[in-house]
Amino acid sequence: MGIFKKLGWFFKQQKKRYIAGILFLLLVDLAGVVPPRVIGILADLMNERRLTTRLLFMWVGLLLIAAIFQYLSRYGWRNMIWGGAATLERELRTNLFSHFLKMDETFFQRHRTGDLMAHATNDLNAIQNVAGSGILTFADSILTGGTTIIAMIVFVDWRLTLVALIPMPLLAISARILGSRLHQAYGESQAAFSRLNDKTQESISGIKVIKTFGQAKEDIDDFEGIVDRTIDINRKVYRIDSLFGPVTSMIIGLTYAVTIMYGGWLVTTHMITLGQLISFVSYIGTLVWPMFAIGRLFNVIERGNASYDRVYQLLDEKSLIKERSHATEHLVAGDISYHVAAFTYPDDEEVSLQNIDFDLPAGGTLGIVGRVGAGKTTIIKLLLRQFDNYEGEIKIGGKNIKDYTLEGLLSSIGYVPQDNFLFSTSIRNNIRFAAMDKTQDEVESAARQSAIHDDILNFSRQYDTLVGEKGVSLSGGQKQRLAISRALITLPEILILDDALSAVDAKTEAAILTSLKEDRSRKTTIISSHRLSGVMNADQILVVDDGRVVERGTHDELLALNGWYAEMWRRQQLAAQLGVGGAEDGAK
Ligand SMILES: Nc1ncnc2c1ncn2[C@@H]1O[C@H](COP(=O)(O)OP(=O)(O)OP(=O)(O)O)[C@@H](O)[C@H]1O
Repeated sequence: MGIFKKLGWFFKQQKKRYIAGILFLLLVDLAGVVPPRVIGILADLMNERRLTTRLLFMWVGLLLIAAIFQYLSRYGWRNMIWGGAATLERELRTNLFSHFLKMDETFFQRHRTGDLMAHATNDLNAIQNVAGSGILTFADSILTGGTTIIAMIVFVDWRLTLVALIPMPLLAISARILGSRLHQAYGESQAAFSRLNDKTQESISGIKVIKTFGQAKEDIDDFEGIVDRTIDINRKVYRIDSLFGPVTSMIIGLTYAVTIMYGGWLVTTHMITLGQLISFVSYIGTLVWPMFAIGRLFNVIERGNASYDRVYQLLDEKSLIKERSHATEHLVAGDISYHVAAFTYPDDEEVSLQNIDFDLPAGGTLGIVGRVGAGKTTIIKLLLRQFDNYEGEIKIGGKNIKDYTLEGLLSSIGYVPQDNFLFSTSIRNNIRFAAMDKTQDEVESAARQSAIHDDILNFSRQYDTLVGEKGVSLSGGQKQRLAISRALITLPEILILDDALSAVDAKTEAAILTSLKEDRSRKTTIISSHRLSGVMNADQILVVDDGRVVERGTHDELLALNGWYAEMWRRQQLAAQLGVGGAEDGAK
């Protein structure tokens, strides 16, 4: 029953709704004791040959009224209790989803996507079941059980009631034993479902790679193995679950047997009438539901409890990024002062960044270059506050970035990552993803700046063209340019292109960079790139190696330095002249 306590905050919040629901349930149950009694009375009247047409109509009329009353009250409780469950589901789903959005990168490294999906679907359903069928079963088994037992005592005989109830504790005991076994099996089933989810997601995402490498059969075998194991575990759940029915039926059968024997004796000794025995047997029929319900209740509660603990374990996880209480919302200017003495990734031992220092005035452009794994993206991640655990200070607009709200900081930065993601919606909505109120003119202007407008006009539905699984397939370069327009449309104070032009040809890259220079003259830009032509016009270029700045200066200064940059520039120029697309490889 711990889950009811855990959900106490919700029941308190929805007190009126649940009280009304339970009152309606009570009305249903009160109306429910009428038919068995009426049938008993009619049986006695028939037995004694006293049944007149008037009496028949009167009793049948009462049956009809009881039925209408039950119908209306049922409508009432369903509305109240299921409505409450839906509210809980909505609240938990929203909490969980906004929690996911707040969490940092390490959270998503710790939890697999399949697990998170299982929590957001199965676990929330199991908790919602507690607030719906759990509460219903709990209240109804007490109310139906209580009203029926009272009716048995008042309308029939207290001794017969007592005897008929003897097998009841057996039910509670069996429900308890089966319930705890089910709890354990259900935990295993959840874990198996998560593994299946992970595997499905991985196989679908990697389907092209799987096919290209001819690994389809191996993947299907692997998938089938996981499906078989999941089915085995679920069979175990169903085996235990399906024991509830037969056990309950056996106990009910026992109750009938005891009733007929002892009740028959009471009738023959004239302690009760035949009609009363008929009513009694009918009341036992009414008790069947609460008996089953208790079995089901344990089931729902065990599942809900396990799911609640799992979901709250997730919700209790704190993001490494903490907002300060006095954090300001708005960023006024895009000048950056970046001084990081050292940064190590959480759970990592090696220092990833050391002594990274630069000052970039608003309107300036910074280029970051270096070999693969040098630390370019890591420098950017700290600027985006994906990690806070570094030694040093990063300021934007003269203020420590930790003194802005995350939302305030990030909404002023347009970030285009290496691997961008497009949503399954129209090109227009993908571009104005962060600002749905932008007009068609603004969308087009962003698309022109990133040199994708003409490509879009070539699609049959132009800006209405769908992208993603159900839409057109875009080339890598088109995807990158679309992602750049998405960042540009918000007119960010700071634009960060993290190797975001790698799939775009040199000529288009030059066109984009020129238009950025013209249109964003007073705004700050950071470009990380393998292709040095992408940063050659920057006001300042950092060459990073092994997490440190090894060279710095303008393009001309770096060429004069004759170090890594100059060597790489010569190689990339040569490759370009030879028409080899190996510029990127050269940098590696
Ligand atoms: N989440 C992480 N946890 C631990 N180490 C990480 C994490 N992300 C990156 N690293 C490590 O930090 C170092 C720098 O990586 P980073 O992605 O910043 O390099 P990069 O210069 O951007 O490389 P690329 O050109 O391939 O994008 C690498 O050694 C990488 O393995």
